[in-house]
Amino acid sequence: MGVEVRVEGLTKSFGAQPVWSDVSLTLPAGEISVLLGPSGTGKSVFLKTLVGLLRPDRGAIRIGDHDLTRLSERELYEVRKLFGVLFQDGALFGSMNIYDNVAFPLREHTRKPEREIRAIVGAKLDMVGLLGAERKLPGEISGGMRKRAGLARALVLDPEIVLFDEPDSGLDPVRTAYLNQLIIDLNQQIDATFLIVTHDINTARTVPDNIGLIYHGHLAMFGPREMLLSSTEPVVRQFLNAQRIGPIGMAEEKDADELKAEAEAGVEPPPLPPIPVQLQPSDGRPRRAERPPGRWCRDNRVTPPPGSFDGDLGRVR
Ligand SMILES: Nc1ncnc2c1ncn2[C@@H]1O[C@H](COP(=O)(O)OP(=O)(O)OP(=O)(O)O)[C@@H](O)[C@H]1O
Repeated sequence: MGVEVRVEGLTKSFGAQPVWSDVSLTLPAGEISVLLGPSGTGKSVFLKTLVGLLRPDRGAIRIGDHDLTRLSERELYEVRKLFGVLFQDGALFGSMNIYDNVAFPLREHTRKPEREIRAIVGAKLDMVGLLGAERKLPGEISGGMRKRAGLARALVLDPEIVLFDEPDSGLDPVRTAYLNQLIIDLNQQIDATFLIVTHDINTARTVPDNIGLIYHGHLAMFGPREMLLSSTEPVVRQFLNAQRIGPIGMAEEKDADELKAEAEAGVEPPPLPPIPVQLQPSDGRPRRAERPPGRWCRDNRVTPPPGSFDGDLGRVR
């Protein structure tokens, strides 16, 4: 069962260059959250800060009784075992075959006998659909398979929290759909707390329980998927609907003249598209964190865009 991660007032800069400041959010235990934001807004820096690879300037990261920002290197080493991280390119060792790559954390962090390691590696490779590829080198398999191998490796220590850094980067839409289904199925099976950094709007709209958006050095919004997908807040609306109309420009923020010109031309953002049904586990058994479609909107008296939750939009089988 996953653990809750509470981020409070987190601030990070590199020298004089601020990345983001005063970020506060809670990743609910066992739920899937997605973090979005324009390129260069510091999403990867956020993941690295969460796992203790980068130290924040200020703020707290609370897991149970620990504040990760206050731990010594030795204590951090222990707490890091709570995390499994899928890095962008899978971060596999090129000279090791898939089996040894996946076994690596077990050999490094545990004293398990090789027989037990074999059973665990086999189970994780099975989970990600890579049984049979054990003897291949990373260079001999496709990008999608490398991601799945990286995912198997992220899972071998049975993490309570799994961080995914752009799991869909470089994958075609079909592979992305399969990977998204795998993420949902894994969350159902291992019940860990997931945080996914992605640029893929379809992933953000259909996979998570919660969505966060970093923009212009701060967290613009974080909350349940239905809250953000029904939001008319200009930055959230523009980003989640991949539109040009709104405050976000090509480089970053549009300047006042550009926004004035848009307003004077009477350019209105198009209506919000329907909220799709959330992707379901492929065996039909619900995830623990799953909520019925439309629940958040009903509880909060928000009228979702017309056509929301109709049909089977979120399902990939
Ligand atoms: N170790 C570092 N030292 C100095 N600057 C860094 C370091 N790591 C990241 N940065 C800077 O921090 C900013 C945020 O980078 P980051 O990679 O987190 O953005 P991102 O939102 O993940 O971008 P993308 O969506 O393009 O992957 C960038 O300006 C980057 O150059």
